Amino acid sequence: MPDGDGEAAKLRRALDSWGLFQVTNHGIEDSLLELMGASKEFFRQPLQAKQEFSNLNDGNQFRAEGYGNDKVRSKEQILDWSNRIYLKVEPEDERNLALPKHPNSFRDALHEFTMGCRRVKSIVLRAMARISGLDDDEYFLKQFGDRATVHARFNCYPPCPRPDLAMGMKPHSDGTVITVVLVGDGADGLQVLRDGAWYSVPSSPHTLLINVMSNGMFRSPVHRVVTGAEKERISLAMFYALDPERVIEPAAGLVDEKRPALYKKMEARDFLVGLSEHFLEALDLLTR
Ligand SMILES: O=C(O)CCC(=O)C(=O)O
Ligand SMILES: [Fe+2]
Repeated sequence: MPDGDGEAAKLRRALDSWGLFQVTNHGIEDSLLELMGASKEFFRQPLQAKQEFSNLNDGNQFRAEGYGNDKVRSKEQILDWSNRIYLKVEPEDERNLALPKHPNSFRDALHEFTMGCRRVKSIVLRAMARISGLDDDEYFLKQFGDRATVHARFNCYPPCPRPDLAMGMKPHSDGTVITVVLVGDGADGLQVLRDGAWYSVPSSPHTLLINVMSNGMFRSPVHRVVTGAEKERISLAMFYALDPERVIEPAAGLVDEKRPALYKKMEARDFLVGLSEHFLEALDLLTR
């Protein structure tokens, strides 16, 4: 955990170069293992049992939460080679109590893990405020607002007979302030885009960072997951987003004559809509 000048410099380098870094000794190993075990057990069930928790109402109306793939928007859309569960975990009073009931441990394990992860996220965001030169260590944490949302996405990528033809998760950047990703059983596959080339991220518990309030100082890395022929891969991403009604803008402490504001003021909700609508066009430009 970043503490002291040497660690702060390392954090800064990691964020400037890759936009992500690994965290070890985070103190939530037990709940992490338990939750990984519970999600593995969920995915191992027959399709019919998993579909009881489908993200398609009446078999066709898409909703964000539940078991299933992304919304299908066109016939040409290429689907990801994965199964997933997507759940809102915070605000706690909006947590969906129809959570997978099998295995029994799922609900408690998710709760324990959410609590531990919240602590890790706060430590990282305080360190980021410090290395940004902001006067207030709590600056980023305060931006979340009272009804900040946290979603959990459990991804299960089955072995793929033709990894050259399918993508586990298409290139994207997360529209969150920070995402914490955990990968089970040393399964590689996550890659990050830098200067037009894809680099593999070694698999162990790690964290992806995204920041929209730092006036371009920290940037959300574009990443994807490739498939593997041999091994199933399970990961869990915790997405920390702002209260959707919160107005976001570059931090005043990071804007001056030399660094004019790079972003407009807007509601967090509008930022997310814009990101999902324009991301693929922007990526096309980046990777052309
Ligand atoms: O599976 C992974 O390692 C990454 C998942 C991811 O990027 C996501 O769920 O947004
Ligand atoms: Fe992601």
